[in-house]
Amino acid sequence: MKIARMFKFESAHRLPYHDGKCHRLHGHSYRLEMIFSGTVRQPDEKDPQSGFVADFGIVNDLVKEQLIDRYLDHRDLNASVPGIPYTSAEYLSAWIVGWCMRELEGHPQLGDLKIERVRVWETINAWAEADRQDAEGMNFHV
Ligand SMILES: Nc1nc2c(c(=O)[nH]1)N=C([C@H](O)[C@H](O)COP(=O)(O)OP(=O)(O)OP(=O)(O)O)CN2
Ligand SMILES: [Zn+2]
Repeated sequence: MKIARMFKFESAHRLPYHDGKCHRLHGHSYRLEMIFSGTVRQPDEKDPQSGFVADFGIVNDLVKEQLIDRYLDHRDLNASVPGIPYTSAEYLSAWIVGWCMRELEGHPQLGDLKIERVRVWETINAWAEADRQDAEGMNFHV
């Protein structure tokens, strides 16, 4: 079963090799979509996550605190994201998949939750999406 949660963050970045305006420092109101898979928990009076793959609220708190506040929101992404070689939406989405694989999966409150895909919207018109294979292929040095 799949579940998804959306987030937002405001950040600055630059793309130093771009041949247009994006080589200059500028900002975006990013939107982040995270799609997870996992097993739905059986209803059980002792389990407050009954009927869920994972509680959206728990996912929200962990991602906000440990990913967005720590690395992404109100940051200069070129300096704040460890091990990323370039801050395009493509690299950011793959880096976030890798972060989920390392830091979120296996968390005691999240059961067998697995990241499937991450979509990073850089503007309201443009996004990039990465899956596990993309993240593994990019081999970030974190
Ligand atoms: N494939 C990608 N192309 C571009 C990326 C990217 O991450 N992946 N990023 C940029 C820049 O960061 C830029 O800020 C966004 O580009 P663009 O859509 O061209 O800019 P605007 O939203 O300002 O569009 P206008 O129509 O000019 O207002 C570039 N390309
Ligand atoms: Zn940009």
